[in-house]
Amino acid sequence: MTQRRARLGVMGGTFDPIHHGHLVAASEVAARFDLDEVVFVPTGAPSFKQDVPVTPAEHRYLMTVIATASNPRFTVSRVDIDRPGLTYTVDTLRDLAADRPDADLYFITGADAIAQLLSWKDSAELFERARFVAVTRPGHTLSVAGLPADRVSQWEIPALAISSTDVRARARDGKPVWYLVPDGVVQYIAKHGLYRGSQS
Ligand SMILES: Nc1ncnc2c1ncn2[C@@H]1O[C@H](COP(=O)(O)OP(=O)(O)OP(=O)(O)O)[C@@H](O)[C@H]1O
Ligand SMILES: O=C(O)c1ccc[n+]([C@@H]2O[C@H](COP(=O)([O-])O)[C@@H](O)[C@H]2O)c1
Repeated sequence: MTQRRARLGVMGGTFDPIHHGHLVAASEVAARFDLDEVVFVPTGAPSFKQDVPVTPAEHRYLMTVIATASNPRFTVSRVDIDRPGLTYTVDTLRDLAADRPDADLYFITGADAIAQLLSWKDSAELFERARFVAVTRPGHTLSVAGLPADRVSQWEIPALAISSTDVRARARDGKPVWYLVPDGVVQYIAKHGLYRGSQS
């Protein structure tokens, strides 16, 4: 009997901060595609956010660890935050493939990101290295025109109209962020005074 190859979900994001929209997306895709594990990969220096302030990577990494700790199938990788220079997904997938040659990779991303996939660095290599799963995101229409149909899937998830931008704005304005992000992340934000002076 041939053994089924491991299936590794890859959830890349700035996670500034991680919120329940990210966690629901990962959980739903894991169930639909029978993934053995989902690795969350906080970006180091996002190439497309060079003109906006991003919280230091260690804070974003630790919040991601706290948010995923209770799920035995969720893990967190430092590959993007430990690699010098700008973060590109092709490097993420190369590093993860070297670490996990036994696994097929499923990159999980939102409807807003999928529309831009062809403009990502080395996009042809991206489709060789991973399948892409585009999850619906409130307010964004899925546009998969021009993408390889055998490597890109869509999956509808329960709409959670949460964004990191909104969480940062609420924290800055002294509004509650309970239940938008995991409890431990609420406490981490308060303990470290994150987003107080943010421009969101
Ligand atoms: N509520 C949500 N539902 C589904 N997918 C989401 C949701 N929020 C974010 N995503 C997806 O998760 C991935 C990582 O998102 P990211 O860390 O940039 O969070 P964000 O909420 O989009 O942040 P920001 O508001 O700062 O741009 C992206 O592909 C994004 O589309
Ligand atoms: O590789 C690229 O060129 C590229 C361009 C834009 C976004 N990405 C990746 O898409 C993921 C989601 O990005 P974001 O901005 O929604 O947090 C994250 O893992 C980024 O590294 C990657």
